[in-house]
Amino acid sequence: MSYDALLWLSFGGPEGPDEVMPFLENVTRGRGVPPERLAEVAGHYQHFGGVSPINRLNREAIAAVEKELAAQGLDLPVYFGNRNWQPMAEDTLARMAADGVRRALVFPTSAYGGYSACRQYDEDIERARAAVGDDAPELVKLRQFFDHPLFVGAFADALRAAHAGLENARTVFTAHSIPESADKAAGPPEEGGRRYSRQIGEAARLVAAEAGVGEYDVVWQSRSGPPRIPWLEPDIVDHIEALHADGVKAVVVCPVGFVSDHLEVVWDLDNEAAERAGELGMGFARAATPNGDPRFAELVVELIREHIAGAPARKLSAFPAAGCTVNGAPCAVGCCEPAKRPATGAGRPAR
Ligand SMILES: CC1=C(CCC(=O)O)c2cc3nc(cc4[nH]c(cc5[nH]c(cc1n2)c(C)c5CCC(=O)O)c(CCC(=O)O)c4C)C(CCC(=O)O)=C3C
Ligand SMILES: [Fe+2]
Repeated sequence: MSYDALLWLSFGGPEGPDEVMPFLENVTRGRGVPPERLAEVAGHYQHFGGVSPINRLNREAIAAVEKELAAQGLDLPVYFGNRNWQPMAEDTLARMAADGVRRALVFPTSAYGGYSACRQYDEDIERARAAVGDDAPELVKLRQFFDHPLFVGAFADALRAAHAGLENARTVFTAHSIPESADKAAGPPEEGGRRYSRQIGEAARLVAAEAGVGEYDVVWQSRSGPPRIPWLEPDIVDHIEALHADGVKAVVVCPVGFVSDHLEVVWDLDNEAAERAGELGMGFARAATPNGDPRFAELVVELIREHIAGAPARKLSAFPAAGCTVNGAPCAVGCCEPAKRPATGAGRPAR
C-alpha cells in the first residue's frame, strides 16, 4: 500500500478578533454549550487579540515533520486542514484532490481515544470526503499514540524541567474534561467504556514513572457545557485549592491530555490556575507540551513508517493500538458513540 500525502488534521483556532465568534459557533453548533460560557471563552481569545496559538503551532510542527520526512527519504507532501477553522479540512481535501492525491494518511493532533479526541476526527474525515465527492482521496487515519515512548519521553523531560525550579512540588496531570456520559461511552462497548479517562491515567503513570515522580494526581480542565450535566472532575483550580488546604506548597502542572500549548493550555493553566496558585501563595510551574520537542516530528514519521510497514505498534501500555481506520469509519461498531444531543439543534448541520 502506498500513499501520496499526509493530511495534518487539527482542531483549528481563530487568527483575529473578527474570527472568534464564527469559530466558536463552529465548535459548539448543536452541542448545548450555554451562551454565557461561549461569551466567557470568547473573552479568553480576545485577551490574546483574538488569535489562538494553535494554527501557528501546527504550522511549526508541520515544518518539523516535513524536515524529518525529507531526512528519512520519504516523499510525502503534508497538507493542513482543521475541524473548526481555516484552513478547513473540506477545502484542504479539495486541494489535495486537485493536486492528484488518491490516497493519504491522516495525522490527528490528539493522542487519545474517546469521542472528542478520536471519533470526532473520523467524522471530520467523513464530512470532508463527502464535501469533495467522487474525487475525494481515500483517507487512512493513524493510530492513537498516548503510550508511544517518544510522546511519553517528551512529556517526562518537560515535567522534569518544570520541577527543576521548585522544591517539593506536587505533580498534577491535566486533560480536557469531557461529559461523564462521553467517557462512559469511550472505547468499544465490550471493553466497558472510559477509555479516554483510563488512557489519560495510563499516560500520566508512564510519564511520572519516566520522570521519576512518585506521587501525582490526575485532574481535568476547561469544562464546558451546561452545569447540570456531570463532567469529569475534579477541576484543576478546585484541586489546587484542595492541595493548598492539605498544606502543599507548590504544584507542577503537566497537560498530558494535549499535544500543544494552545489556548486552553495558556489560558486555563498559565493564566487561571497559575493565578489561583499565586493568590494562595503556592509555587507554580507548567510543563511544556510535546509540539516543540524534536521527538514529536520523529513520532509522527515513526507512526507513518510503522503503518506503511505493517509493523507492530511501539507502545508502553497494554491498551490495544486503536484509532487507525479508513475513510472515517469508527474503530469498532459502537466505539465512542457521540453523545445523544437534545432534540433542538441535534446533530451538526453540514457546513
Ligand atoms: C477531549 C478534548 C480535547 C483534546 C483532544 C484534541 O485536542 O482534539 C479538546 C481540545 C481542544 N478544545 C479546544 C477549544 C474548545 N473546546 C470547546 C469545547 C469542548 N471541548 C471538548 C473536548 C476536548 N477538546 C468538549 C467535550 C467540548 C464541549 C463541546 C463539544 O462537545 O464539542 C470549545 C467551546 C467553548 C467551551 O470551552 O465551552 C472550545 C473553544 C481546542 C483549541 C484551543 C485553541 O483555540 O487554541 C482544542 C485543541
Ligand atoms: Fe475542547
